[in-house]
Amino acid sequence: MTAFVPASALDRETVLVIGLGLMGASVAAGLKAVGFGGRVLASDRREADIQTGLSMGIIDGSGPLDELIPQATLVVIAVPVLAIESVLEAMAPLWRDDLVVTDVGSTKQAVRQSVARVFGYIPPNMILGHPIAGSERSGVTAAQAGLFERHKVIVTPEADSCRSALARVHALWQRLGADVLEMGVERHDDVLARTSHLPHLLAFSLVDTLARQDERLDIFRYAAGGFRDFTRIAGSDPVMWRDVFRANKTAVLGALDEFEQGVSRLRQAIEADDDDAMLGAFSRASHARHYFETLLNQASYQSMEQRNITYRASAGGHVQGRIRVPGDKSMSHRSIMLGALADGVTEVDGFLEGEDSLATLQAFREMGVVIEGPHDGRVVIHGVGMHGLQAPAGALYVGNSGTAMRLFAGLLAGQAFDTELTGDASLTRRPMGRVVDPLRLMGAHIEASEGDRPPLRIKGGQVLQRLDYDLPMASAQVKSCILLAGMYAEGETRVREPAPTRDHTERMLNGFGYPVERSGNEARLAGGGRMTGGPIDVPADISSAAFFLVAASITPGADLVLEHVGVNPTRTGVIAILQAMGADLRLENEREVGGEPVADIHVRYAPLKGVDIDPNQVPLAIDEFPVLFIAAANAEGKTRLRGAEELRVKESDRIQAMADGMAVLGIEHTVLEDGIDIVGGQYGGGTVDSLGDHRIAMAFSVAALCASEAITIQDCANVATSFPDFLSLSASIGMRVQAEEA
Ligand SMILES: O=C(O)C1=C[C@@H](OP(=O)(O)O)[C@@H](O)[C@H](O)C1
Ligand SMILES: C=C(OP(=O)(O)O)C(=O)O
Repeated sequence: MTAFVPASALDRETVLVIGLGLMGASVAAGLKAVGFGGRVLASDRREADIQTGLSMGIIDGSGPLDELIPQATLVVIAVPVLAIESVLEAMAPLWRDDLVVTDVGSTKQAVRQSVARVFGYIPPNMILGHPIAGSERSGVTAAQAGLFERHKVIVTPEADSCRSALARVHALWQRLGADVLEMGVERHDDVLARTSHLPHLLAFSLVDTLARQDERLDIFRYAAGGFRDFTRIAGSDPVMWRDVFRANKTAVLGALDEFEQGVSRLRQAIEADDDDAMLGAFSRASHARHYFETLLNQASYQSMEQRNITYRASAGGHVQGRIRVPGDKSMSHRSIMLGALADGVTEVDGFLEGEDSLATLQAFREMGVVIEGPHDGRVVIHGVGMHGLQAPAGALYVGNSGTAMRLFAGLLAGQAFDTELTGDASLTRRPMGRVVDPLRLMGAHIEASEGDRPPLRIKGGQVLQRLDYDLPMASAQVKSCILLAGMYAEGETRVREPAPTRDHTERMLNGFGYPVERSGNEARLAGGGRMTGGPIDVPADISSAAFFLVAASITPGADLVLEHVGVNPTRTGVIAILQAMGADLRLENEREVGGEPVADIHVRYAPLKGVDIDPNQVPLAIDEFPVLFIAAANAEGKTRLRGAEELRVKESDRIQAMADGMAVLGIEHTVLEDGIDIVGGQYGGGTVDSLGDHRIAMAFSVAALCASEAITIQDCANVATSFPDFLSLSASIGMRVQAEEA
């Protein structure tokens, strides 16, 4: 842990900036702009720059180093990397233990070597650093007071660095508005070689190459935005960059080798008119660039860094209008998986652009599948056939998605290459024995963590055998996992389920020409078949619609139409349960789209009554229970749920998570191992925890419609896994839920 330094302690420092170029002058200007109470001194070998700094009012004094250092408490060395050693030599006789010294050099191993050469070791009060901020302009007059604001500063402390010196360096950068992070010097140089030094090298090289050509004036005259965007950094300080490339030679040459290979692959693709190779590289790059953008904007998609979002749901509100909720999550996952393994092109409409299904899409890109989009729910998958996937470079990260991990396990068990499946903290707690056990029976080699939890390491090149299997629990994920592995197994695989579960895998396989037979509770398929891609229309997700079905059912005066909702009979438990409670739900405009039944659902307010939920409906409404509990809390009398122990192994223990929140609101209930009793009535507000579970977060948002006080719901970032537009759609029908980021 870095020692804590209160912001005001910085005001007691006398900061000495050595080198009044862009970086040093921006530190000085920034300190002045934020009202720093201490003194800012500067030294520079160009006296004119010192005079400019004084006249700009960004420094308070200057003089020879041997006069300045005894006055200083915090020194920022801001000279080019290769000049740092001579500055350190000049400082060495004046070095004190209570001085804190840092630098801003863009490479760190070379600076550490300089320090070691001068002192024979790394003094614990020397904390190397590098602000990832800059400008193509240079010199004191280019100083920008806000240069470091919202930028990252990397500090690279040693194991024996002085903790309070480190804390004072953190305090300096934080005061200038930067985010400070720590890493080792080697890692720093490697990361920077790829993300900063290589792009600068390419920009210098491109402009230099073009500028040498005779018709250069014309070329520059016609140069469009692409040239301008790509080459802006070629205007940077040549001396500084010469030093950077000298100092970080090895890492830069490594990055350049990788780049040359990439360019030569593209060259070959262009020469050979290889559209797939070009589209593959461009779509991967375009996707990665958008991903980078979301990181820059601190959006959460796949950032692996959990954002802290709180919902504030005001009490009351209306439910009126006509809306279409986003695409079905289960079908979106499967459309990518089957489309990737099919021959030919699969065009998907209505794809859910939520984090779970985007993680699946990204995983296939990492296995070499060219996927265009998503753009407004449209995705085009260039299938590679049953054996066309390629080994990914690293672990496949599937975020929060149980469906992805379990279906992938089946599909990857039959591949020729090894893979590793990882996920976020919630997924890492979920049981995988339910898929690992049957896959091992088929001959798969899978290692899991203790208690059969993720990550899963799957060995490729195994010969899989057919399986005849009675599912121990009603789970479409396990059924689908076995069927997907069965496509790679010898012989006919049969799976029997204890109760019907969603059958999207079976329907979509049949739709792609891979025969799956069904009789009674058994699904069967023979290994070794093939699929042909085709169009897929993903209807709106009934699991997302469920929040509004309940919202309208409990809000007096509500009248709402949910358009184009998937009403596959293995998914409509929520409709049956709400109707049994007395809800006014009507299916309109019923039709079949791409092998799946679809309807508009018209729902109006109607008083609800408590019921004993039919156990047969449980697997058919498995994801809808959190919001059905809210329906029960608004119904007259008691609602009893049994046989729902599966709810305890979802993104959270959904029985307990809902019970804890309902206790806060004052909703009477009794928790059982496999269910819950809920007594409807008036309830209040308060702060509840969604435990990072999207469906808990959305269920309590709906609860606020009938609460007497506002409900604050913590940890809601994961709503983006299944329902990215939840807040705007809720607002459009009159609900009053707002997000706040901590
Ligand atoms: O197959 C699927 O797409 C899903 C199956 C269900 O899980 P189980 O199979 O674990 O019941 C469901 O909860 C999940 O959201 C999606
Ligand atoms: C349980 C769910 O999803 P998964 O199992 O895919 O994480 C869900 O969306 O409610």
